[in-house]
Amino acid sequence: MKTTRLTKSHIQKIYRPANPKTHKGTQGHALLIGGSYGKMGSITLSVKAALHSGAGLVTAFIPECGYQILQTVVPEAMVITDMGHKHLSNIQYEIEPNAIGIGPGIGQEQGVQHAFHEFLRRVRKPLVVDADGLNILSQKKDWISLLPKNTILTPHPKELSRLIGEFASEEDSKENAIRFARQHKLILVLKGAPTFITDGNSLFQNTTGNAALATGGTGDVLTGIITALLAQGYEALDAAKLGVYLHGLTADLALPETGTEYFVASDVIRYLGKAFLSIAKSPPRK
Ligand SMILES: NC(=O)C1=CN([C@@H]2O[C@H](COP(=O)(O)OP(=O)(O)OC[C@H]3O[C@@H](n4cnc5c(N)ncnc54)[C@H](OP(=O)(O)O)[C@@H]3O)[C@@H](O)[C@H]2O)[C@@H](O)CC1
Ligand SMILES: Nc1ncnc2c1ncn2[C@@H]1O[C@H](COP(=O)(O)OP(=O)(O)O)[C@@H](O)[C@H]1O
Ligand SMILES: [Mg+2]
Repeated sequence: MKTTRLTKSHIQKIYRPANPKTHKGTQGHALLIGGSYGKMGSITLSVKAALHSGAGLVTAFIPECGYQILQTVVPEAMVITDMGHKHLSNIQYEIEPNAIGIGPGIGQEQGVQHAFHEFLRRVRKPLVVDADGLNILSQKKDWISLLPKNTILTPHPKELSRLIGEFASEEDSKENAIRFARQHKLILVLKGAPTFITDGNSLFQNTTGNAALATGGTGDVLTGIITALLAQGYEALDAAKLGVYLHGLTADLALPETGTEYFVASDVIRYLGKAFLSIAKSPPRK
């Protein structure tokens, strides 16, 4: 399949600057579901990234033990807690988000698997599935058919091999991932260096990013960015392309200032503003 490189001009055709008359109610409501005892950092990073990617409202759905952490670290986010103390057990909420991201830090316990299954049976919104959400799907392959059309999956190479199996070469793995996306009508973000994106009919290669991103939590940040873009109304394939490009661009912009070693996942969020500004064709309108 022909590979299209995601250049700046390709991305600039996708990016839509905010309308000056917009308000938080029209900027999209992103719901991020994740976390567990000892892994609240993952979903906290996703939530923070969604807020810094233009979502008007962001809600976190987390296990009870994360309540104070989230409300303290990210006061801009709203929080709904699960009845489960250390892990998710029953994903129920009254809000109507425009997009949902699920998976960072949730673990794969029996109770979490059950809650995830019930969630998938009901969900009808634009969706991103990452991390342990992908690992659970790898164990329960028949749940893949419950994913809404154009759901975005964001596996790293190990998560991908759990999902579609091991192959002799990266090329074979990519070909099979493309087939998987086509068969299940999903968008796959094949994270790596570089990251590829496919909807099963076309394949895109990202052109941003560097080794500074090889640090825990940068994938959790990507989930928050893409979910926020979906919540703002970007089509799934466009949200994946724009999110992956901006995510990599933060590391490219940071590199001369931070170097590789110093850079952590929070720095992706810190440089998101500069990344958005550098793809804008003109300064933000008043
Ligand atoms: N602060 C927090 O709360 C954080 C919480 N987190 C949460 O932890 C949970 C587990 O997620 P996880 O990704 O750490 O574990 P897992 O799926 O076993 O994969 C690890 C193995 O995969 C491989 N591998 C990865 N990338 C690769 C690459 N580019 N290229 C090649 N191989 C690659 C590599 O395997 P190896 O090469 O060592 O065999 C590596 O050892 C999940 O819920 C997540 O959200 C994290 O987000 C961190 C911050
Ligand atoms: N050497 C690298 N060059 C470019 N991007 C990288 C490199 N290493 C990691 N990344 C990116 O960092 C992110 C890591 O995601 P992931 O493995 O899910 O991290 P975590 O689960 O710790 O949040 C992916 O977007 C991946 O493409
Ligand atoms: Mg990850």
